[in-house]
Amino acid sequence: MNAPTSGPKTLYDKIFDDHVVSRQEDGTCLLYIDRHLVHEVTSPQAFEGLRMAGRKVRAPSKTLAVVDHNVPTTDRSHGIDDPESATQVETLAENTREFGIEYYNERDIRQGIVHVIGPEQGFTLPGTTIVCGDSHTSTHGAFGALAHGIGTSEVEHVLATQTLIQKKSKNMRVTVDGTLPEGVGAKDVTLAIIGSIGTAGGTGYVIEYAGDVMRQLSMEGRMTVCNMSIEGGARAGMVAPDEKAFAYLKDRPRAPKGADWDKAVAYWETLRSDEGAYFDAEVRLDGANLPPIVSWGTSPEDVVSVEGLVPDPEAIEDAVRRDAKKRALAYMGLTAGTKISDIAIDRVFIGSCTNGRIEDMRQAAQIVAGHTVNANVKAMVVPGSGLVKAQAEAEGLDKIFLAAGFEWREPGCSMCLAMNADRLSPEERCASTSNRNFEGRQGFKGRTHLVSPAMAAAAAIAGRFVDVRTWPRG
Ligand SMILES: CC(C)[C@H](C(=O)O)[C@@H](O)C(=O)O
Ligand code: SF4
Repeated sequence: MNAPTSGPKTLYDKIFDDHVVSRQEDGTCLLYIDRHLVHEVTSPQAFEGLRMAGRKVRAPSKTLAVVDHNVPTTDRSHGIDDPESATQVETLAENTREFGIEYYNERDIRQGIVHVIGPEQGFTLPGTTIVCGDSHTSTHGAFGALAHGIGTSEVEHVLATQTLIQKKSKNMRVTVDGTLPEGVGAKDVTLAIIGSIGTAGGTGYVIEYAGDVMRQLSMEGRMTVCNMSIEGGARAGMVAPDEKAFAYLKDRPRAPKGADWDKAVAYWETLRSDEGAYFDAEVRLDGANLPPIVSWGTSPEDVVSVEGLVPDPEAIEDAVRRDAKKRALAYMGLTAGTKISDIAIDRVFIGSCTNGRIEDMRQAAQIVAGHTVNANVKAMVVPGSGLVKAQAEAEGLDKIFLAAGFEWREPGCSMCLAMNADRLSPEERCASTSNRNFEGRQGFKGRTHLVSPAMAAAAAIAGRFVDVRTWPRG
């Protein structure tokens, strides 16, 4: 299974095999890493390790650092008030200075969530291996890169050697056929996939997303889908790069230029699964019949149509599973049989590396325009990067949000996880465009419902979940 593949190859086989430096009998490989993204949470011990061993960073130009998890999303032009955040941020600043790595600090317009800035800068390229000490590194697979999260000791290994020890995963293809209905988007696709395969469904696999829907999706949409591959248990997710990927990357600061660009595109065009390539597992989904999706529980697989009801755990045969889902309902403060559209919400969060890009801002603004945030709801929009923020402001989207009563914040991970000042209070219920709804994820005892940007925007106005396919009628 781990020998270099002969005969037709999948996209994953091609990129993996192209990066093998050495291979052992048992299939363990040393993989060359083309791109390493670094943030403040998983890097301090790695840099400390290098320092203790007296080692340098092997390829500083292939490493890019940014601060995102801890930064406050309120004005920080005069520094960071919270001492803990300030220390985290200062540590990354010092480490990158000492080791000669490019770093986007909290005052840099290029700063943002690590998975938003990589593609934005053209640091993320097709056919590359990309790692980061962060599980949602799978996002970059939207460009036909082999991208996945690594642990802190691996961060140190990559910093020191630009290689990673890896065994090959199996190949899974998820094909999404048809054309999505108006109002249904990439977030609904990914939630539906996880709902169908389960959070362990992708364990041991790298997923290639294919089919008409994936072709039709914008790069932002493909990133949303690849981002959540990890929530389906997969090692990585990827989409074969096409004209859309090339157009997105052209003229980005770190993308190849001139003759190098032409050479790169010629190579990138070969990055697709060969006819007859073998997939260990195949999943198909009909995009044409997909409704807007809302999560009801504490796992991203706990999903249902906006037209549906909170499910009844008593109907589950397996006792362990039944108990887990009962606990989820209790945590969420929900009763089986409640209509999803009858669930009232307190907070709305539009942002994160899943849905903090310009297209997400546009989709939300389109719903919000001319409406007012419900009196019972506190809503915020947090652009995924300084450049997304600037673009949105150039288009007047900030004005739409502010006029409706949304807060318009500085870029960062924000309320996606409770590592900064943005968090839910106990029992507050949030419609969130992020990717995880685990217990306490957005704050102690906070209740998260995962939805698309359009659904989150509509929920902010209505104060409950509404079907965006019929908006503003709901
Ligand atoms: C803090 C970081 C290690 C973590 C991750 O790896 O995903 C975070 O980004 C998350 O989304 O939970
Ligand atoms: S936005 Fe959320 S999921 Fe993405 S990197 Fe930040 S904390 Fe992790």
